[in-house]
Amino acid sequence: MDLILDELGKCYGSTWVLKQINLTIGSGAFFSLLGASGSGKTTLLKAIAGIEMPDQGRIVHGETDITSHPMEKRPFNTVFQGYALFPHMTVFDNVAFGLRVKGQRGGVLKKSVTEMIDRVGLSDRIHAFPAQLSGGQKQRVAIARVLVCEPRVILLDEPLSALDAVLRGQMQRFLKELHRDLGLTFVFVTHDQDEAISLSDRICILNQGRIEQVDTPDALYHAPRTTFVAEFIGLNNLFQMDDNGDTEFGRAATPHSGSNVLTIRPESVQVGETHARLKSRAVLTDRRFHGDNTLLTFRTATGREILVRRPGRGDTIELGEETILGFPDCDCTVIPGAGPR
Ligand SMILES: Nc1ncnc2c1ncn2[C@@H]1O[C@H](COP(=O)(O)OP(=O)(O)OP(=O)(O)O)[C@@H](O)[C@H]1O
Repeated sequence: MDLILDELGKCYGSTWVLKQINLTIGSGAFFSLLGASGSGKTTLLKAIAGIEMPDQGRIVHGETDITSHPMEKRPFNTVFQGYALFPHMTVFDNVAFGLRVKGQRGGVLKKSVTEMIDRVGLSDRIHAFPAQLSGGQKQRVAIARVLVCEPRVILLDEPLSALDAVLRGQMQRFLKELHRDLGLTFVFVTHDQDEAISLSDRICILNQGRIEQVDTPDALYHAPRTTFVAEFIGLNNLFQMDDNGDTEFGRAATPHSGSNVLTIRPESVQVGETHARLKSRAVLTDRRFHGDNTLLTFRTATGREILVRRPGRGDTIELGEETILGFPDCDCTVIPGAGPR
């Protein structure tokens, strides 16, 4: 059952924080809402959950319009940013809470709860209290507590933001496995683009309450449709083109007319020898070593910065040295109608 958001809008006071949101979240997808702080991700998740009512538009699940359904009538469950565990209850009781509210008792309850605790790998901590658990373990309890209620859709609001990098990586793998095993729809809010790219089937990029693009991670990276997306996902170089397809580095091969923007990723820029027709002389001004790659910053005579990523330690070029940079046509992407920057 797909989840469809149709012309959804939300306003606080006189400010529309969600504008004309049209989205289809496919059944069983790992779908992420990605955007900067304040872009409306949490508000959108709350609208889906039924915690906030939209001021415009409809939410449809399968064939059912659920726009006016209260939270408890929606087949969704939310994992919030903090863990929101009950501190005076054990792992077992925290996970059992939702089922007890629904009236489940006895052996059936015990079986569901112990199975779910086992699934999240916490069987040996079943009698522990939240204060006796690590951050990652608490997050697993929070997820188990939601999953045990068998929602059709699980809503996750920055569930990993409190965890350190190592634990975060482990929990990302855990979430991905869980998603694969359960076949549920995951709607995942994050402001971390690496996390969204590596976990999601599809990503919706929000910017000031509007959708910029909804696509696969690959398409967002290789075929951004707006300059915002081109700059938001990964590092990029953007060059203005005029009506004739001319850039400051030569004429681009583009079938588009009008004022466009040409983009090329740092890893696609050629250094030194090049047969590209778009090229420029530039001086190396900065070098950042990242272990498996090196990010080089060049500056052209007109003062434009160009980012270049090279594998390993990068080229032997010295800071202050001049070279030639090439921008091969086949690696350039045109964003039509982007207008002057
Ligand atoms: N209850 C509220 N009353 C008034 N304005 C609100 C309320 N909740 C959110 N906002 C505003 O709505 C906008 C979107 O907020 P939201 O929390 O959805 O953004 P976000 O993308 O989730 O941000 P973050 O990543 O910082 O959590 C912000 O400008 C915020 O200040």
